[in-house]
Parts: sequence; C-alpha cells; structure tokens
Amino acid sequence: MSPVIGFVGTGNMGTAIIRGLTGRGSLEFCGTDLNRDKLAELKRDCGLEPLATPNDVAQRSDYIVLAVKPQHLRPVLQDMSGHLTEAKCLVSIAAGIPVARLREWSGNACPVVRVMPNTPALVGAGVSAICLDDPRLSEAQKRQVQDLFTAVGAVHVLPETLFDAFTAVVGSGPAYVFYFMEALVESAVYLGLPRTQATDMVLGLLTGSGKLAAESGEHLSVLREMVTSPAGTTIRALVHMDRQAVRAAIIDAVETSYKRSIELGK
Ligand SMILES: NC(=O)C1=CN([C@@H]2O[C@H](COP(=O)(O)OP(=O)(O)OC[C@H]3O[C@@H](n4cnc5c(N)ncnc54)[C@H](OP(=O)(O)O)[C@@H]3O)[C@@H](O)[C@H]2O)C=CC1
Ligand SMILES: O=C(O)[C@@H]1CCC=N1
Repeated sequence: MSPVIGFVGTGNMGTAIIRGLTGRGSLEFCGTDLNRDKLAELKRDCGLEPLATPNDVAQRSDYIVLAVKPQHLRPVLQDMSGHLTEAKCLVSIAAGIPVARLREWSGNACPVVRVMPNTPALVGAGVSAICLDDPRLSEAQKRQVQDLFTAVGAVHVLPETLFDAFTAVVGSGPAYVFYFMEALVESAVYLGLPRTQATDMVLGLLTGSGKLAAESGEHLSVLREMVTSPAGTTIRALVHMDRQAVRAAIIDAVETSYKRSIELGK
C-alpha cells in the first residue's frame, strides 16, 4: 500500500513540494491549511485530499510534513501529539527548529526528521538537506523520506549541526539568485535592452552558467577566468565589484541569515 503523506501548511514551500511530487510515484496526499482556497487548488491540480485540521492530517497520514512558519509550529504539534503513534513520522521543514524541540513539542510520540528544502523543488530541481539523527527512525522511514525529497531534486544527508548553515546558503538561496537576476535585468534595461528580452537573456545566462559549472568539471575560479580577458570588459566589472567589497557583503549577508536561523530555534 502506498504511504499517505500529509501536509500541515500548504503555503509557498508546502505547495512547491506537493506540486513537485505530483505524478512522480504512487503517493497519496492529504493536507490542511487555514487558507481553504489553497487546498481546493491542490485538490484540483494534484489530487490532494483536503482535511479540516492538523489533527485530521496526523490521524490520516504515515508521514506528516510540517510546513507552517516556525512561529506557528509549537501549538500545532502540541495539539496533534495525541494523534501521533510510534509508526508515524514527523517531517519538519521549519527553518531553525531543532529535532530536540520538535520531539519535546510533539510529546516524543514518534520519530522526527528535519528537512531543509528549497523552492526549485516545484520543478524537480530542489536541493534539500535531511537530518536522520533521530535513533527511533526505522530504515524504511529513512528511505521513504529520502525518496520523497529525491523525487523533487538533490538530497544531502547532513548532521543537524550544519542545518543553520545549509538554511542560510541553500534554503534561502533561491531568493539571492533571483535578487541577482533582477539586478542584471535592471542593468540591461538601464543600458537600453527591452525588458522582456533582457529577462529571457538573463534566464539563459543563469541556466547556461549553471550547466557549464555542473558539467565541465572545472573549478569555479577557472570558469570565471575563462571569461575574463586581459584589459577586457569583464575585468572592469569584477574589479569594481571587488572595490565595492561585493564578495564580503555576500558573506556577511549569509552570516546574518545563519544567525537568524539559530535565533528561530531559541
Ligand atoms: N519558502 C521557502 O522557500 C522555504 C520555507 N521553509 C519553511 O517552510 C515553512 C513554511 O514556509 P512558507 O511555505 O514559506 O510559509 P507560508 O506562510 O507560505 O505557508 C504556511 C501556510 O501554513 C498555514 N498555516 C498557519 N498555521 C496553520 C495551522 N494551524 N493549520 C494549518 N495551516 C496553517 C498558513 O496560513 P496563513 O497564511 O493563513 O497563516 C500558510 O498558508 C516555514 O517553516 C519555513 O521556515 C523551508 C525552506 C524553504
Ligand atoms: O526565509 C525563511 O525563513 C525560509 C527558510 C528558508 C527559506 N525561506
């Protein structure tokens, strides 16, 4: 029998996972959300069974994916703890919240997996970290959760100590990439290119560069040097970025995100 995957919260990330998983294997989905319109859409598009409350999801599911904001998680878990059994598995994607806290809030009722996905899961190109440190997890549960996220992208099994770093770089990462892309589109428009074409060009630039980095086997620095002709156009831009300490600003920004992830877990 196919396992039932239940979602508590079908917002941005919950929806990205559900849509990414749709049509990729024999899974049954159910879910709940305060916003009933989202559930109706997911029923129509993905066959998700809409349920009234998180407790209904806990009762109906083998794997319960917790996809509400970290700040909303405690009451949800405390409320559903009476409906959890050893055979079920909690899968939390909430940023910052450690396994120990998840276990405490759920009354230690069942094993817990912590996952940090990212939104490209929507198109099968996510990158997720999975923490399988809970000793109560069965081999079948470990495999099932890895399979779930492998179906929507790459999976890295990580110890929990590295989760805040992963969250800051990869969980939040798509926003940094889109921010950079927006800035490139603005530059193109500033220099006279039509916006629609500029957007297509920047999309191609990012996709092509990512593909080159993934397939060439070359170090990123070598690939950057290949573009950078002596006294040419590229070096002018790169030296400007170095003078503006863009690299340091990026490192500082990611560190700020990392600290926020730690703060969310307190
Ligand atoms: N967005 C992202 O890129 C990523 C997010 N995450 C994590 O995923 C989780 C969800 O984030 P995101 O999807 O962005 O957030 P959203 O706010 O988009 O989604 C959360 C959804 O849960 C609903 N909700 C809140 N409380 C309840 C409840 N008691 N019962 C049922 N539904 C409820 C919200 O309804 P309402 O809006 O009405 O409050 C909302 O629709 C967070 O913990 C975040 O840290 C992890 C990786 C990436
Ligand atoms: O911004 C956030 O808190 C969530 C976690 C990672 C991506 N989005």
